[in-house]
Amino acid sequence: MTLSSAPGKVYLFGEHAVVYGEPAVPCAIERRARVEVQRRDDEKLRVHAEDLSLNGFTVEYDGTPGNGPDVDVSESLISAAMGYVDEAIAQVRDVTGEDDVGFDVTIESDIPLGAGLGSSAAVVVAAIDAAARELGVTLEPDDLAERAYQTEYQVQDGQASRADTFCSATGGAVRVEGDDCRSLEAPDLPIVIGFDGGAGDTGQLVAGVRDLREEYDFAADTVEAIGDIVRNGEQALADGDIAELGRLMDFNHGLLSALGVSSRSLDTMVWAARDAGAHGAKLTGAGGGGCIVALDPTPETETALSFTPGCEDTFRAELAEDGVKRLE
Ligand SMILES: Nc1ncnc2c1ncn2[C@@H]1O[C@H](COP(=O)(O)OP(=O)(O)O)[C@@H](O)[C@H]1O
Ligand SMILES: C[C@@](O)(CCOP(=O)(O)O)CC(=O)O
Ligand SMILES: [Mg+2]
Repeated sequence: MTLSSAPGKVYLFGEHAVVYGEPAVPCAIERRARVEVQRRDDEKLRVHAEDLSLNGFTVEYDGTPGNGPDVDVSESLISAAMGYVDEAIAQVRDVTGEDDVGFDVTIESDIPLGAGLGSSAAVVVAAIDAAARELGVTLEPDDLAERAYQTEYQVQDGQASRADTFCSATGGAVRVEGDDCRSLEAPDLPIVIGFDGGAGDTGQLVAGVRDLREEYDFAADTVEAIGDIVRNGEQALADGDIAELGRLMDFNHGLLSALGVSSRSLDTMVWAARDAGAHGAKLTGAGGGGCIVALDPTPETETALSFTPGCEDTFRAELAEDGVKRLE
């Protein structure tokens, strides 16, 4: 049995634009996915994921004692739920050359699904690391990040950046521009998260921005302007200038909103944080629903968010210095 964990992340700046070659700065946070892997003696994959739920299935049951229910779940629902794990295992089969190996996989996670905190990247990084080690192969951090990126790229139909997976594999604050991925020095940031209890569909949201960018030059300019914000943000991060980081995050949120990836509840939480005196606030990740990230060293933002209708949960997030952790 082999166990690895990997952290989720928030984007300080640059989600969506990073898909088109602009830089982005995500930052790993101490909320982790843990994946336990056990080699099987057949070729099957058995996945136990406590936090994953399926919306809609058919059960056939005739009531005869001893005749259990026959549950029928559509292929598309299963592949939407299992796509990341399936592809992560395909990457491990490829890198180890063990094409026919099977695994029992158990996933446990503190990261809400589809909420912009990078649950997919954390699950994929931890799964690849644990499954490869289960076969006696310890991947170097860069190889692990690359395999995890390939997984997201496949599952998201060729629309993925290296930002989430590199950040989850290496930890800390990182800068990603195309295939140039590096770690950044970051001050201790007073990160507050607000979660609306919902989720967004990463693939659909990315496709929406792609279409806008193709249709309107000003949408393409908006994506480039996000790149400019990121470059300014890097400087503010290097200077430890939290007030400037906040201003730039506010600006970044406005441009993401213009690109159609915010939502009423995300905007409401962003404004609640700003009204409470946060240095700045923005949605994080793909958007559509899920989480915002704000910077506030005082308890005010958390208090305000806890009273904001539509905000289901709010918590502080510590920067995760470590990326993947090899636990057993
Ligand atoms: N705890 C988990 N167990 C199993 N699969 C998970 C888990 N967390 C995330 N996933 C996978 O990741 C998908 C969500 O990823 P995504 O839409 O990119 O959102 P995000 O990365 O922002 O959380 C889920 O549909 C599921 O396939
Ligand atoms: C929208 C995007 O920039 C980030 C998606 O982040 P998340 O999966 O919502 O945590 C897509 C990507 O970079 O692959
Ligand atoms: Mg994701």
